Amino acid sequence: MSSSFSQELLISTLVLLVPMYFYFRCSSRSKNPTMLPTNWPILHMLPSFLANSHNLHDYLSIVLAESGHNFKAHGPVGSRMRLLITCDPANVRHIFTTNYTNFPKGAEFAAIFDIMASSLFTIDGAPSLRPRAKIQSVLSSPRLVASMATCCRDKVENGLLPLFSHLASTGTRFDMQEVFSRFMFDLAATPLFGVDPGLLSFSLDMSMPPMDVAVAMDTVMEVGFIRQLIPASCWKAMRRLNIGSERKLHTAHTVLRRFAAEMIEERSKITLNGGRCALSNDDEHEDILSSYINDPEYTDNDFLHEVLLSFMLAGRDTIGTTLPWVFYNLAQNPGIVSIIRSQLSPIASRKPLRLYPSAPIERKTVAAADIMPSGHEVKVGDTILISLHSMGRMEDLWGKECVSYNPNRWLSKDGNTLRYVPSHKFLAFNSGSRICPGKEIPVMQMKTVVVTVLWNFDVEVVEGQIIQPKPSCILQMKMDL
Ligand code: HEM
Repeated sequence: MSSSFSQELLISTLVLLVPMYFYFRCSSRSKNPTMLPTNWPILHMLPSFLANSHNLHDYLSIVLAESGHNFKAHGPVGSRMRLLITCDPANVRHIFTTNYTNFPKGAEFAAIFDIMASSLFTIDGAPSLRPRAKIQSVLSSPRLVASMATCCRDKVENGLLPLFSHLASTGTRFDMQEVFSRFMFDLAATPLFGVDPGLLSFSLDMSMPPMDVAVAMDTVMEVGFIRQLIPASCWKAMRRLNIGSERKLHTAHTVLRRFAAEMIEERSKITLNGGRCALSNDDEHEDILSSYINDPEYTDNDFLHEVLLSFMLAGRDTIGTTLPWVFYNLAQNPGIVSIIRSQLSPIASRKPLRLYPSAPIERKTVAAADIMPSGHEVKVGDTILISLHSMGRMEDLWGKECVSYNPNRWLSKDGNTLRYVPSHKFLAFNSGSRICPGKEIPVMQMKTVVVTVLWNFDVEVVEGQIIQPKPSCILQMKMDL
């Protein structure tokens, strides 16, 4: 065993066991009257964050409201965890636009999401320019966008509506998050690979295909969340030992790589046999994979897998996470449902992203020391966590009704136009030069789903349920009945 590994092991043991012991022993005696994390000697604020990790997004909203939108946190001595947690629009504009090059995602982010380490999601600066231009050109192809719209309508009509009709006619309660995970899995994979995995198909006894790949994608996001919460030395030691969450992640990576390889193979069989791609009815293949396979820069298989998986995560996780929250909000606001039914308003589908942004936290590092507009100093190597979830819930940004779902807040006074809200205040699709290049696609897909479902069904939340976000890098819904 190398000395650096022994050191990692020692730190991980210290970090996982000792803080919990001290936290629970001392928290009852704590004189800290606020919700702000207690700053313990040696372990600093880690115990508070670990103890609130099951509900971290809400916890951060409380901490940021109490501390005036910015909070400096420290991990255990020697862990090099120095964080500025913020939801301050002025800081966000500084990080994403004004001084953008000073705040890369950083090497640690690429390590945390190692399954897509070389994809656009984890790289910055000059190396990101070509991949971004490539994605932008792929996603702006009118043929692709048109076939994605057709594919979405088809999946809603022949997949989602029959499923909901069956569930409604049998009075079956169901897990909205699971249904939309399946739906979006098919809808993301079809334009990507030209093959429909058929996860939404069902038989009359309600058996549905296994979801192991979708579950593996969830694992990447859940373990990514844990990796951000604990010192890097700790999860790296666990990875070497292949224990706990790291063992689960290792299995998930295997499932995902196998899936990408199978889909590529499936796609080539279709091409070889002169078959038609599931995305379009003509012989010209419009799927995203074809445009990468034919590009000499993507001949390395591992690299291609990373790119494809990052596309799956971009397409499935974001919308699959947002839709259950949309219906959750609508089920509790019948007045808004009536307005949508009478006007088929597009606003409802996009705006829940203020309260429930599918990517609730953005992470940046500091390349050179800087002073933020809020006056906070940041040093080289510091991490900045931008809490989008908190930003949508700050009273001084959104008014007294900040936690209410009220799509009318986005309308101008006469109700005829959408009010302008800058992206550094409504960050759901990111801001500045790295704004989501696919953002028109989810808006189109979500409008199709919301309008069609509301036109055909009444949606109700099962009484007595506790509905919360899962502790993960994406804001999936967790239901406890
Ligand atoms: C509700 C739906 C969506 C939301 C809320 C969303 C939001 C975001 C956010 C916040 C980022 C920045 C991530 C980061 O830098 O850490 C991003 C990037 C990206 N999104 Fe989306 N997205 C959505 C749907 C989609 C879809 C459907 C696609 C593709 C078909 C897509 C493609 C991308 C790509 C390629 C990037 C990387 C851009 C870059 O790093 O330069 N997104 N998205």
